[in-house]
Amino acid sequence: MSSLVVQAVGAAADAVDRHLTQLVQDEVASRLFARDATLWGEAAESEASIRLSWVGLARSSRPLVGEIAALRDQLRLRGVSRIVLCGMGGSSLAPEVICATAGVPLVVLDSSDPDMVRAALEDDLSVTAVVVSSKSGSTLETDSQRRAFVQAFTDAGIDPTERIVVVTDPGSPLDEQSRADGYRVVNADPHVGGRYSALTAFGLVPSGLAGADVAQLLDEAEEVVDVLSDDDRGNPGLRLGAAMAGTEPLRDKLLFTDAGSGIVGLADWAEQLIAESTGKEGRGVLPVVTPEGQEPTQGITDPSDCTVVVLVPEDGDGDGDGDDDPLGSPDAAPGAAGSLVSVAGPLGAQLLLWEVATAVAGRILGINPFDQPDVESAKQAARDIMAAGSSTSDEPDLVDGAVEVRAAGGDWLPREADGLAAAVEALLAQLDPSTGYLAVMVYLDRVAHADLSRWQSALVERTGRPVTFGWGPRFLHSTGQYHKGGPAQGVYLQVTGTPTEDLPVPGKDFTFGEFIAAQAAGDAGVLAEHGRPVLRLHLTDQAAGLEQVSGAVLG
Ligand SMILES: O=P(O)(O)OC[C@H]1O[C@](O)(CO)[C@@H](O)[C@@H]1O
Repeated sequence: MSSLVVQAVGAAADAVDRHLTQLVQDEVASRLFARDATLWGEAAESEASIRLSWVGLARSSRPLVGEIAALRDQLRLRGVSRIVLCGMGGSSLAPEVICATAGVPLVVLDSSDPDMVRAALEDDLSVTAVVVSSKSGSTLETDSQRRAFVQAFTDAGIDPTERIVVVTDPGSPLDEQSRADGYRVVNADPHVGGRYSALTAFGLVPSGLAGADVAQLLDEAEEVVDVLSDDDRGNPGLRLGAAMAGTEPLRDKLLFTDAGSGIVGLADWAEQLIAESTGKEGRGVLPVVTPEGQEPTQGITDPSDCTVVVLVPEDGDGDGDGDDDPLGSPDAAPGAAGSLVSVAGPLGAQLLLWEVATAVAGRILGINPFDQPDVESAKQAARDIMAAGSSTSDEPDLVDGAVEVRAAGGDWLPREADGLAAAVEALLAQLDPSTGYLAVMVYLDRVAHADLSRWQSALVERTGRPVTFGWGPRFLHSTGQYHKGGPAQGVYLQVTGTPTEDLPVPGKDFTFGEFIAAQAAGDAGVLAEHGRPVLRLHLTDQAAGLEQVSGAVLG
């Protein structure tokens, strides 16, 4: 019996019934594992033909296990006990969940916020090793973080080539430069896209160096290859993909909640996989990560566009007797949303399961799950802003205390709006009551300001609609694609701040503060070009401004 259990109820169960026969008849599962690039139509074929090696990683990644163990021993002999990972999106989200679940410490630096970068640099460098991960080898955040660490090690009298390990695709600019400079480089499988790379060197190297058992992870994945590649109605990957994308009418918000799965942060990893894979051409499903302790539909007035995704323990209620209902209750109802799917299984198995389900969802939605066409537009806008040398030169629509208020994406801010509270109110009034969602996008130090995520539930209560909470620039590599490429349903609340103390990017003519400001302005610009309402709140004094914004948000 498979360690994976996927159960659907209500509209999600109807979706499974509706699509399973066809998926089995079309031999989608076996063709996927045979790397058939024609599964997503002609337009997707060329990209898919170079992106399907993830189906075989449970076996092909085995040689990495020994290599990682040897490297770990070497670093330990040099006194290393702290691992920092520099990388964005697919290059950091999997190690984050793997290490958190294994209970081993890993510092994930996926930000260009100067305060957050400085905090990572200032901790004990004498015991630190850094993994710099970038598939393309050209992601500006990762390159800037790498430069900062090279400089910091050098300043501390530590040879950076002894402490920095690079993970990248063969032949990337980072690969070539790092080898030339004498760094240790581990190449990843180039035929796997970033968000499908959990079981490549991107997921395994930082996790293994931090102390997670990566061999077990591969074992768990390998154990479910047979069931996931089987053209059978019981295939959990087909069932989950159908539940995610096959509801009619499409319930395009997936409200993730964890009911004691024991896997820490899986939804944050799945969020990128699903949002970046499906949110394009005006279609897609939006993952919404429910804050801990909150019911997923609580506060949502009309959840008829939502499916609840419950991550449950392998054993249902976790009491170890092996015979529980995985939905957590013997007579599990579909929940307030009328559509629910529950998922159980060990982490390694679930990584592969969600990848299969997302690929299946892509086929059902009729999109290419392997590209991210709208991410580049925000990157380009940020580059243009930096080249022009300024990011927030546009005049604010109004200033309220320590908060500059700018409205973009239409003429929705009334002229009589005289303060922050009125501007927030005006933005929220743009939400469609039955299909809309609010995205909160905070470009601040996500460790120091972790408590701001409480805004999410307050805003659900206030608006009656699903709310996503993303830290910039991290979310740009995740839900960022969906916000720009998915259905035009979102309204956006962006928060930026003047850094307490800026930090130069070594060897570049810009600072981290200028960089993150350009990223925020670039993303807002692209959203506005798509006609989406964006309220930009810039804190000229972070502490005072945050107090004001909290007041306006919490009402
Ligand atoms: O590993 P890279 O090439 O630095 O990219 C990081 C992330 O940026 C994206 O390419 C685009 O956001 C993601 O798909 C990817 O995971």
